[in-house]
Amino acid sequence: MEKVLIYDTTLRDGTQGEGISLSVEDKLKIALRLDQFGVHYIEGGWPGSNPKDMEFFQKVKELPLKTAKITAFGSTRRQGISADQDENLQKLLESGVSVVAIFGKTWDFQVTHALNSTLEENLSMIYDSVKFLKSHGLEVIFDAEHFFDGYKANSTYALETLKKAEEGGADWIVLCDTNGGTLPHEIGEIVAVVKQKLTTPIGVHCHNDSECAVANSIAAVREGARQVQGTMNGYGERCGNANLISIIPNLQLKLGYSCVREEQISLLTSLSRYVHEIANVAPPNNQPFTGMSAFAHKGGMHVSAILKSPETYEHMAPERVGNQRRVLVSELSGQSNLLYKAQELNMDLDKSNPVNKRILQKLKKMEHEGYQYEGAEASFELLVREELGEVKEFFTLESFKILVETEDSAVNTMAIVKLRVFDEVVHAAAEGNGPVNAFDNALRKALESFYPEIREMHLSDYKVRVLDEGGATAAKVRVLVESSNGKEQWNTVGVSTNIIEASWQSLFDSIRYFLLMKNELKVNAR
Ligand SMILES: CC(=O)SCCNC(=O)CCNC(=O)[C@H](O)C(C)(C)COP(=O)(O)OP(=O)(O)OC[C@H]1O[C@@H](n2cnc3c(N)ncnc32)[C@H](O)[C@@H]1OP(=O)(O)O
Ligand SMILES: CC(=O)C(=O)O
Repeated sequence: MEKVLIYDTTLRDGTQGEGISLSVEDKLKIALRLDQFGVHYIEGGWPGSNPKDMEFFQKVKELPLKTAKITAFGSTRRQGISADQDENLQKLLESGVSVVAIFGKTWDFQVTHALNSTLEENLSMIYDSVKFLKSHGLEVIFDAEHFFDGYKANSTYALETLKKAEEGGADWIVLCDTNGGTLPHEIGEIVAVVKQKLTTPIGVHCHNDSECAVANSIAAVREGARQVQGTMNGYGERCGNANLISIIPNLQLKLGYSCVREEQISLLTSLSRYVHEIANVAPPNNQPFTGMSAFAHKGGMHVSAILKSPETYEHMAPERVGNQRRVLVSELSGQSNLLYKAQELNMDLDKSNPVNKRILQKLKKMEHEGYQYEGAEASFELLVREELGEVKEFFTLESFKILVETEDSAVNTMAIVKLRVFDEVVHAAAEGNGPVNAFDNALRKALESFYPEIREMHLSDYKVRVLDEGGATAAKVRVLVESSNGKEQWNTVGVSTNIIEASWQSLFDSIRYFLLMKNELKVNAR
């Protein structure tokens, strides 16, 4: 298996993405996980840019890293001065790393219009900077900024810049699609030419402005690049960098290159989600390979087929990247979705059961009214168990009243509920910091003496979605409630034109789901 080295720049180029900001502690945590995963290089930041990055380089020395080389980033020397006078290059030395990456201009237009320099001086800047860093015993990676655009504009000059880096002693020359506008066939053609001209190993660094960064990185590897730079989850400037979370399984599992140890690939999903968590980014469900929906099947036809053979609608087995197959239930479901779910829930349903049709009809009718069960699996389970006659009546709501009043500048809320439990009528009143909270508190108060276990559960999330926005304040709303008992979580749904009524439905489902599971069945996480 041919080796392709993985160079992660989440901690540098990733943080150039809008909304991504990592503390030193965050960076250290991510570096540790990247090392455990087996990436070869971790670009920690730009020491000449800010004190935080310099602090990272001091602290990272204390981490017990096993695989990765920590790399510091910077630019070629400023024009008109010698390399040893350049503050940025000095900071690279001060960072104490053994590998540095410096970027230099390779596009003539950038030299004249961004650097305001001459083509000759830029060549010297590249040569002098690489040579200077090499003379200090460092491994030097030359990031050829804007290389593909530069090559298209003036291939002779662009190649000359690479030659200067090679003459200076660069260990790697990394071709960058800085503006992210190049397409895969162009990348392939250009890398093939460069490969003929250089003896230095080549890498690639792509941005995602044309949504081609992953494809471009793969195209470069196929033409001989042996280092791929990218970021976790594709974070990065503008539209992001090449997403290593997609590149690694494509290269290793589909094209037979070796990027990380074989057994590490199944850690990909947990790594991706860990980095999202630290970066405080909600993981996109549709993220290839590692997203929640990457192997989620919704259409009835698809589910029918994957039950026969998963390859019918999966490009690979989800377990290979540490993800899992999911089946969703919705108005697009057929019997197969239902049977799959029933099996997951340990329910005794088979294809010949006439109740299946009734359940599906009810599901589709409810979804037509605005309910959505793919995010409310506890409500779905109740719907099925009700049709199977497995849900007993724990309590019924006779009436409720919500009072909201203002006193001075404070808004006070109280809920009064009347429930029937085992033929007893119970009244309870409770305050809350809003109508739903007060309602929830009153319900618990009324039920506690009958079902003391209810103290174990609490509301952990509450979401409202307006279904027909044209209806303005009279619109139908869908309420999704997430509940937890500290160990498990479950989700329920309610729909009404009245937000309190929709909230009641989802609270009602939440409580009776908990009681049902607690009393009759084992609690399952949903
Ligand atoms: C493609 C990339 O992603 S490269 C990485 C980009 N990342 C960043 O810029 C984040 C970190 N940057 C910083 O903290 C700051 O920009 C610093 C500290 C590096 C520099 O700050 P300043 O000295 O105030 O300069 P400023 O950012 O305004 O401008 C950059 C200067 O570098 C010069 N420059 C740009 N590229 C290069 C290069 N490859 N080699 C040498 N000089 C360069 C520019 O011409 C400009 O010089 P000028 O002011 O004489 O026109
Ligand atoms: C070096 C770099 O980050 C780029 O060219 O995009």
